[in-house]
Amino acid sequence: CKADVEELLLYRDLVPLLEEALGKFSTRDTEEVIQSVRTAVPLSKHSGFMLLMPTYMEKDAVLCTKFVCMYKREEGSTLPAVNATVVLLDPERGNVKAVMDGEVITAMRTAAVSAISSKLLMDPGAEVLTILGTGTQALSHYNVFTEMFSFKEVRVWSRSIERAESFVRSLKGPVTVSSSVEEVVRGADVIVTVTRCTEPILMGRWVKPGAHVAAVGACRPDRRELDDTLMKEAVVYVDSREGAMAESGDVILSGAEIFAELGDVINRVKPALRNKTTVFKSLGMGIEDAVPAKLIFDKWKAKSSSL
Ligand SMILES: NC(=O)C1=CN([C@@H]2O[C@H](COP(=O)(O)OP(=O)(O)OC[C@H]3O[C@@H](n4cnc5c(N)ncnc54)[C@H](O)[C@@H]3O)[C@@H](O)[C@H]2O)C=CC1
Ligand SMILES: O=C([O-])C1=[NH+]CCC1
Repeated sequence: CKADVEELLLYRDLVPLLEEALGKFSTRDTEEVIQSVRTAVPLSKHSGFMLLMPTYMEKDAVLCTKFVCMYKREEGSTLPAVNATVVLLDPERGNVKAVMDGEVITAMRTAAVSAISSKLLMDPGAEVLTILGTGTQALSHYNVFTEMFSFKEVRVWSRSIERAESFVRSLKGPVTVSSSVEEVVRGADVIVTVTRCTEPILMGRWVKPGAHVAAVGACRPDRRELDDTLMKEAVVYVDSREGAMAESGDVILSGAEIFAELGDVINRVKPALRNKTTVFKSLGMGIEDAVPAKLIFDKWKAKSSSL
């Protein structure tokens, strides 16, 4: 259940394992990772869609799939935008070993991957972090970024200043809020976009040269968070080239060139151009769920056998 996942999944364990897995994925060695572009099932009647994300890691003996549904929520709805379930199987026999709540896994692994992109691509002297959005992903990104890095200033944007203020009250440290995107992104060294918007909200002309943008929302081919100027002027990194070409509106509709996968940087086959403006376009991948699922299962088993 959600509480077990929250207890067992820690960023300090998850981040190094995800970094290793992203590197394995980018080798395209099928003995390391088999993970095709996920299946998307549109649920037009309900303004939503379901994604199926199977993954097999032969050498790590991990067989896993996630089902995740994304729904458009009415303003003020308390229902989560993301409903996810992770199923871990025994690769020897194909039987189900565990069914896990996927909400916390999705929130934490997505934020952890954005933090890895920032570790690799931001200016090492980065001082100002801006988060656009105040939902589930905004919180997990705030948590891992403040755990891993020492920003001097954190800024948060929401369309509604009341929502931004209420979000900030739930956080530990000092945070500046605004309902102007331009105001919060001007001068920021790292910008995280975690919204459900469908049109660009982040304009390249506001972004400081050399900044790093972790773009997490807009995960369908017709959705955008970033404008063409930013997509074309920045060096674009992705989690998966095939995934980005199939699913990212920011990549497809801008015609921007993909420079590398994060795994290519981890494997040192492509450089981390920290002095340039960089965008990491995140879409989410099955391995990012398979890794925490195995970690949680192994910890849960160890805990149960010690009782
Ligand atoms: N890249 C990845 O691996 C993943 C990406 N996502 C995406 O991240 C985004 C955020 O997900 P959650 O935090 O779970 O959602 P959420 O519903 O908890 O938060 C969404 C935020 O976007 C804001 N928002 C909604 N419509 C907007 C609009 N038209 N313009 C500007 N802001 C708007 C909301 O006020 C809220 O602050 C979604 O687009 C989701 O699809 C989610 C999970 C994984
Ligand atoms: O990877 C993921 O779980 C998701 N990506 C977009 C919505 C959910």
